[in-house]
Amino acid sequence: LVTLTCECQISTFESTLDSSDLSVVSVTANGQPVSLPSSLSVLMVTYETSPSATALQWLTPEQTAGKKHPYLFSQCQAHHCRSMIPCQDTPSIKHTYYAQVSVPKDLVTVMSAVRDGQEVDPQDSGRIIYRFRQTVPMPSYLIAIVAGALESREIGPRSRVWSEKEFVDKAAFEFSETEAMLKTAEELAGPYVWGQYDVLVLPPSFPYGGMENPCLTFATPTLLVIAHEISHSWTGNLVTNKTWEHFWLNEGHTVYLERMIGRCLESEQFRQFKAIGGWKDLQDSVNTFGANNPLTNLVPSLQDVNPDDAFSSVPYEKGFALLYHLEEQLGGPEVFMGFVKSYIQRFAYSSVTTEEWKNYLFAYFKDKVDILNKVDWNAWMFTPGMPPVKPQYDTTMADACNALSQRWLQAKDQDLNSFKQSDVKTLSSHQVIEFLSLLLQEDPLPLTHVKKMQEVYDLNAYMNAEIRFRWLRLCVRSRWEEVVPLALKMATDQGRMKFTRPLFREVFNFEKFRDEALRVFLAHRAGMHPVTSGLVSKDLKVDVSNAASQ
Ligand SMILES: CC/C=C\C/C=C\C[C@@H](O)/C=C/C=C/C=C\[C@@H](O)CCCC(=O)O
Ligand SMILES: [Zn+2]
Repeated sequence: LVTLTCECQISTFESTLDSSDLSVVSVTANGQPVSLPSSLSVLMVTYETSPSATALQWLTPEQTAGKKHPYLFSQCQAHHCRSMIPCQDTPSIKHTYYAQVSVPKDLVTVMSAVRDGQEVDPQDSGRIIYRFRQTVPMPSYLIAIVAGALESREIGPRSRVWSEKEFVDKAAFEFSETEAMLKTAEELAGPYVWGQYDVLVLPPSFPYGGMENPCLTFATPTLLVIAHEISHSWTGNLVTNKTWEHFWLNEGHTVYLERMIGRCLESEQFRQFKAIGGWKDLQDSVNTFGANNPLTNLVPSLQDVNPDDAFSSVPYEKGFALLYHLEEQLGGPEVFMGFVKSYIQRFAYSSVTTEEWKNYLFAYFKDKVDILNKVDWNAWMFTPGMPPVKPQYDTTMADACNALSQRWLQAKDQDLNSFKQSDVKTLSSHQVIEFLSLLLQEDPLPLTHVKKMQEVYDLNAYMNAEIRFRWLRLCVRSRWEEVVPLALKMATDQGRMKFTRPLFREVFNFEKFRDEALRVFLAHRAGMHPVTSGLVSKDLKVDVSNAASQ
């Protein structure tokens, strides 16, 4: 049992509190029972969450690495906070918060706030109360909590890494560049205002690669770098999309800033290379939704649309592509990063719309309005499909990937002996990912080719999640039957939707194994994150209304 007491201001502009699945026990104002609306200064809502709360995943000890203690984590973006706390669950409202959490004493709890002490629970010596204080106003979707058998290690002057003890030393090593990235981001975007920057490495069922919860980035073991989550400390967490239709403001600017960090810490060619990969991720999302699907608009209408159903690479990569296009038109990276830094300073601590962003862009570049008026804004923002302009990215780091993928795509069976292990020896992990992404954009390779690729490159042995994910998709598309169990294993051993959903879809689309995909999903559904199980149900056309009977 986790008891959370959370205090946050209520904006009088919206006099209702959102809730989902909450069992409200009582509501009092200034200590007296109340019927809303009333002139109140302190509203206390005593409630319980439901086992089906979509913001929360409760793990049994068996689902954790340590196997001894239960585990709880939250994921509130976009609108799941209301299933954890009665709140004004909209990114247009920002508030500070103070929380006290009581947990059994063999568990540790951390939140998206600065830790403010702990003490034995005066009402139960077997429990500990942890206190948290978030003094920077933020939207409800960034309220986050984790409770488990957690340990931490210091990884920088303002950073610790948290996880179960089985992962904590490895995580400390993997996130050792955190302070260097924070300093680089501050040079680019301005001061880091949140105080602490900790990283939590969660169990593999967490549905996203990372989540930018302030003071405590959530990350899965499959996440390679946290430059994206660090960048959200400015774009998304400090300057926030006013509604989810403007999600691209959060994600497009964050990808832009993330890749600027890559330019500083690696090279401009590395930034260009990541942009090339991002364009393919965008193409993948457009292919999955359909090129005429209005959810591939940069600014879609979400009327009667669940944001979880609308989520894709579009706000990330079409958003980045627009900002990169503007960078090219307006004077290059230093000039445009100057605008981004100014935009952050202008709208810090507030929530913005695309129109407000565009008005500021025109004001900032008042001497280049003739250039801005030549941009096809309607095509970029309110038209489905791929962007109207494809930037000419530098292909220096991509050329080797292109050349090798073309050799495989053009090879006849009699050419297969020309491939050697040395083909990939000089490729970085990033380049192997790009090589496989290129192949996934084409028609499936013949089965003879993927079997030869395994023989010479041994890609089954790669445990890098981004590589393994793409390799398994390639094999299933080429109808390699013996790979299907490996694909379903990766789809269920971890729960990052970026991997789990496409892997289940690939097997589901392999007609001979459709029933196997359904059987494996139904066998694992109860232990999956509620959002993941809901979306995979839709992908596999499982009728959730009769879930109990299946
Ligand atoms: C146009 C889309 C409109 C609204 C979508 C807003 C929220 C969608 C909701 O599903 C929450 C998404 C949370 C994402 C969290 C972290 C991502 O950056 C992870 C990206 C994918 C990955 O790396 O796993
Ligand atoms: Zn993001």
